[in-house]
Amino acid sequence: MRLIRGLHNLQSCTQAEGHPFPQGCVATIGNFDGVHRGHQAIIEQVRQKALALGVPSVAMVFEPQPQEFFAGADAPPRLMRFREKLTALWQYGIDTVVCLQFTPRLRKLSAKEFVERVLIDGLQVRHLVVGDDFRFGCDRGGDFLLLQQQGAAAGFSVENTETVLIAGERISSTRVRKALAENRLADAEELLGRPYAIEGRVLHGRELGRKLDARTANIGLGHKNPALRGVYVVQVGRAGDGEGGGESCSFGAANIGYRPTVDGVDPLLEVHLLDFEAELYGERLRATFLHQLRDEVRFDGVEALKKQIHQDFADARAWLASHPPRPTNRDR
Ligand SMILES: Cc1cc2nc3c(=O)[nH]c(=O)nc-3n(C[C@H](O)[C@H](O)[C@H](O)COP(=O)(O)O)c2cc1C
Ligand SMILES: Nc1ncnc2c1ncn2[C@@H]1O[C@H](COP(=O)(O)OP(=O)(O)O)[C@@H](O)[C@H]1O
Repeated sequence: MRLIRGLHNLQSCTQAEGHPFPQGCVATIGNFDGVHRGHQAIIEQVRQKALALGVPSVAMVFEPQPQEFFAGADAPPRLMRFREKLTALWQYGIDTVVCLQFTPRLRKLSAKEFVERVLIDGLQVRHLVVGDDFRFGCDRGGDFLLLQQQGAAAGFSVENTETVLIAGERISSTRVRKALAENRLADAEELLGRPYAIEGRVLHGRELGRKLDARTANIGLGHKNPALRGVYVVQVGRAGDGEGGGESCSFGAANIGYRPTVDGVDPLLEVHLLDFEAELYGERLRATFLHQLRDEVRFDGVEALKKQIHQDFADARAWLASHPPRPTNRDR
């Protein structure tokens, strides 16, 4: 499991310690936001081919995601931050993630230059798995046919990705975003192949939680528009412990949004763990969204907010009592 950041690191590897893929690699390129079941099928294609050729399986991703580069704040919400994506790609069978910074310079590479510099010199690719609608290079000038032509000349093959359908429709990150925005958690879970979860480090907040008798572990969302909003029952575990948190799992009530009552500015995920009291600052937690209790609202003052939050805790307990926890991946 390896991360290589930047083309220069592939190239400097070439001179200093030898190329990271001396026998070449099998690669795929994409955003992989969510690492949903469609992505998982592609990863499996890459993994199988890499096994057959005895070379590493590689996923090339970009940061920021090209949509974020072009649309800025108007880009659709991200389903996962880079670190979560990395872990998921590794978990599903990718050996090496190559992350290129999406800069104006990269954007200006022509399709032909992209193939030569990135795929051939950079990755030394032997087999490439991409969708037949894949476009790349300056002004999206390169397509599947060009890849096949340049591949034939340079000695790599190109394969179309599998299309995974649910209810007759292709699985996509957009579809997952829509399901989450509409609070259709079960649909999102079906598309993702696991329940939706957010991981992050517990940050210090304004310490209002203790005044409300509702301490909340604050997980920053990096100024990003969250994919879902509201008050939820969550399963909480230490990040990296497996789905839902494995052994260290417990349950809580969480708010994800902008905290209008206390004039919050940046979006936050705030998790109150039921039947728990200890410091969590600096820990990496994963909150898995189980059920929406209500929308986030602006209250007339802190007392009304406090009353509702304690009602939320009672509602979360009642929901949990009637929905016994399902086995986590680890138990399966
Ligand atoms: C279960 C739960 C529900 C919440 N619902 C709302 C809400 O509807 N509106 C709101 O403005 N803030 C809501 N909050 C966020 C509180 O405003 C926030 O937790 C409180 O201000 C503490 O902030 P601190 O972590 O900076 O101390 C909720 C928090 C929790 C844990
Ligand atoms: N049951 C609990 N749920 C969440 N956090 C808790 C709990 N008990 C103690 N904590 C600790 O309290 C902190 C939150 O306290 P809070 O007063 O809301 O301050 P802050 O504004 O810094 O988040 C958490 O980060 C964690 O370290």
